[in-house]
Order: sequence, then C-alpha cells, then structure tokens
Amino acid sequence: MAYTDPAYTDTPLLRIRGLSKSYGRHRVLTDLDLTLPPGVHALLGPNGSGKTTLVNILSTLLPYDSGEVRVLGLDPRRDRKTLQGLISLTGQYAAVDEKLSGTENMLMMGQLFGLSRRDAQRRADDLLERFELSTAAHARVATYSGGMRRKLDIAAGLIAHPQLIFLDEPTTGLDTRSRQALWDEITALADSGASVFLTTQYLEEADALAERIVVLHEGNIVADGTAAQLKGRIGGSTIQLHDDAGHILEEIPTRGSAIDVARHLDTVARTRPDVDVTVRRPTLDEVFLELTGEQAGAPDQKDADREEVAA
Ligand SMILES: Nc1ncnc2c1ncn2[C@@H]1O[C@H](COP(=O)(O)OP(=O)(O)OP(=O)(O)O)[C@@H](O)[C@H]1O
Repeated sequence: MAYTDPAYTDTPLLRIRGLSKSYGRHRVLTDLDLTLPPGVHALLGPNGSGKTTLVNILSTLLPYDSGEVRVLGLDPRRDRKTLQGLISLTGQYAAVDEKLSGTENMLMMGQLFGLSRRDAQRRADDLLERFELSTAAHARVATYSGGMRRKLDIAAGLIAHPQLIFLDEPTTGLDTRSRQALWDEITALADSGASVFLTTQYLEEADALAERIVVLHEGNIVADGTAAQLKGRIGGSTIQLHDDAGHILEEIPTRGSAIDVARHLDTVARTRPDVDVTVRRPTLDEVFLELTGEQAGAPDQKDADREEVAA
C-alpha cells in the first residue's frame, strides 16, 4: 500500500521497508513499508496499535528486529548521534523537570544540544513567548497546568531548530482550548518549514493537521493517504432524504460519480418530489470503522476534565 508521488524526488522524510518489531514473543509491528515526503503527517491508530513503538524506533530510542529504516536519509541505528541532532521527540508524558522553572528547563535543553548560553537564552525567550509561557517563565514547573507542561515540553524540543518533530499523542488528555492552541502551534511549525510526524487516536486531529494519514491497526498499516483519499476508499457519497423537520427518512448509497448521483436524484425527484435532499461524503470516522472495526477516539469531556485549562 506504499504511496508513490511521481513528483517527489528529494530525500524522503521517512523510508521504511519490511520493518518488524516484537517484545519477546509479542509481535507489535509487522513488515511495515512506508515512504513519506517532508510535511506534516499523522499516524492514526487505536490504543495498543504500535504507534509509540514506531515513533520510538524512528527517533532512535528503540532497536528493531528486521527491515530497513531511514529518517531524513539516516539510519537510526548507525547514524544515531547525527540523527538525534536533527529531530525532537515529545512523548505522551511531559518530560520536563518539575523542580526547575520553564526558562531553566529550556536552557538545560539548549546546553544538551550544544548551544551557547547566549543563544539558548535568546531562543528560550522566543519560544516561551510563542507558546504563551512568558509570564510563567520563571515559575517552577510544578506550578504549571498539564497543558502548560505539554507546551513547555514541545518548546524545549524546538530549541535547536529540529528538522523533524515527533509528537506522540500531543493532545491526549488536554482540554479543548489547549488542544486548539497546540494545533495552531503545529501548523505554525509546519509553516516555518519543519516536518512533523504525530501520532494520534483522534481522527479529527489527523484530519485537521495532516497532509498524509497513515492508519495503523494491530501493527499493520491498513491505509495511507490524504484525508480525501481515505474517505474515497469506502465508496461514494450518500444521498440523504429529510422531512421538513430535518429527520433523515432514507439514505441512498451512490458510487460517487456525477452520473450515478444524478441518476439517483432523478429517481427521487420523480418518486418523492417534495422531500429535502442532501449529498454527504463519507466521514473519516466511517473510514476508520471500516478499516479497523473499531470506533475512533474522540476528544471528549472526560479528556477535558483530566487537565486544567492552560494559561
Ligand atoms: N516495553 C514493552 N514491553 C512489552 N510490551 C510492550 C512494551 N511497549 C509496548 N508494548 C506492547 O506493544 C503494543 C503496542 O504498544 P504501543 O505503546 O506501541 O501502542 P500505541 O499505539 O502507542 O498505544 P497507546 O495509544 O496506548 O500508547 C501493546 O500491546 C503494548 O502493550
């Protein structure tokens, strides 16, 4: 199911061939093939589908059993050090030091990446402002809300201008406002030329942010394409017939072509001339259900309750 874009000739962002990974006897990734160009891409899959495992392999943290992996043209095993200087990884749990302030965390990260104190300070100030953390910059992270910690974690990862940013479920557990703020930041990162590879359980998130969506299910890639291509996979549009109050009376599946939709509409016009009609494209939820047999995660109130609203 490899995606091929004939116009794309530069070094791929990711190139994976026959990648497999097991934990003991538990096979988690099975013979994955994937090539992605620079850009913003989402790895979408339910709990336990292998998303974190794949991200950890790509970001040099985890060895793999077999296959070939190239990230920015580099081998995460052989070129580990070089690659670590070009990427950043923000995991599901913010890896910031609670005892330090926001600025101190940023400076520590700058030091790790070999920035001079002056450059690190300048960059920390810029990033803290961009992530709306300036007013809390000197407060200890222990006083931060969950959303603020997550933002600081991402900001710290950006201190050395990574070419590729891995975000493992960046918005899981965040309230709606923090989630939207992070989406805006991810879009801004992409606009500044960085590539982003994010994992998510939320279709809405993949749909909003990603140029390409790779669907992982039980360690296999079951779909790969743009949101429109994925929606196109489960057939054409549906014609919905409504009564005056907007209740759906009937849904008529079509093959999606203009001629087929027109044929069905013609029949409706002749047999039920007074009924209201809308033509609806499949949603990503329906695609996901079709591909995996599972309902996709949805950012819900339970998530929102887990964390306070970020400042
Ligand atoms: N270190 C480990 N040792 C053994 N099994 C593991 C380990 N890490 C993950 N697994 C198992 O591998 C499978 C895939 O886990 P992984 O964390 O990669 O999935 P995921 O899609 O990121 O899930 P989630 O959304 O819950 O984080 C799961 O069944 C998990 O229990």
